[in-house]
Amino acid sequence: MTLVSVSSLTVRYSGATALDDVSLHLDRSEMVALIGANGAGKSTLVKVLSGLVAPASGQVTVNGRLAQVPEGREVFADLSVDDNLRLGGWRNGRRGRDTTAIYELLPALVPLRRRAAGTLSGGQQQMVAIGRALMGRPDVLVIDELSLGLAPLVVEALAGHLRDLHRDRGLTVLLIEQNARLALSLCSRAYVLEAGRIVLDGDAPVLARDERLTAAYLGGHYE
Ligand SMILES: Nc1ncnc2c1ncn2[C@@H]1O[C@H](COP(=O)(O)OP(=O)(O)OP(=O)(O)O)[C@@H](O)[C@H]1O
Repeated sequence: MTLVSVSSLTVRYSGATALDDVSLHLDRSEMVALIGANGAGKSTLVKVLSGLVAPASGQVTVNGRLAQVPEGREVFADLSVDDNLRLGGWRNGRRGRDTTAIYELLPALVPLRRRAAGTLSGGQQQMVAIGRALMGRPDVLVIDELSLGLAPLVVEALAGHLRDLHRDRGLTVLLIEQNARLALSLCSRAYVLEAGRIVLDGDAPVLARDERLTAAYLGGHYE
């Protein structure tokens, strides 16, 4: 079943075209990457999916609940980890489920639950942002730059958590990434966005050997 369908999407900001005739889809339980450099249009696509930016043309359909892990994480620095998670459970002014399930999914957060989120490391904050998004029981999780500003080992640990969530819970994920190596190792399929257009798409192992992608993003051959 297709959970997210984007068809011929064009977005303009006061005349400048940020997305140009973009089409992509995401089926249930898939983990798909959208790879692109700075300014390619990745965040614009996330904003359209979240309803924050209106398309100039094209169709966007989301079947189910979509939750976002925003670029830069945007945790509430003065609130505890627990309160940050709880905020993710509020919907239409109503409190959502308790946080127990999230601590089961992300046990590394348990010893941090009373800490102010602003005192956590970047990787820990990213885990809070993922947990907060999961509080709304999303059908689709959109992660805007999982690896941004994080050390490789921290990224590897977060990637492991996502792999587990995907494998054990069938979570559907759209991973927006500049780090093509990470995106292709985590996801089964990927789209490559350049200057607002999808220039490549396909199965991750095939893309990992595509010379256009390796030259532009991976600095040579991908292993
Ligand atoms: N509010 C805005 N007004 C005008 N132009 C914008 C606006 N937001 C983004 N743009 C432009 O649209 C293009 C796509 O931007 P977008 O933020 O979607 O790219 P991105 O791939 O997410 O980049 P990054 O990885 O740097 O966050 C860029 O040329 C950007 O300058």
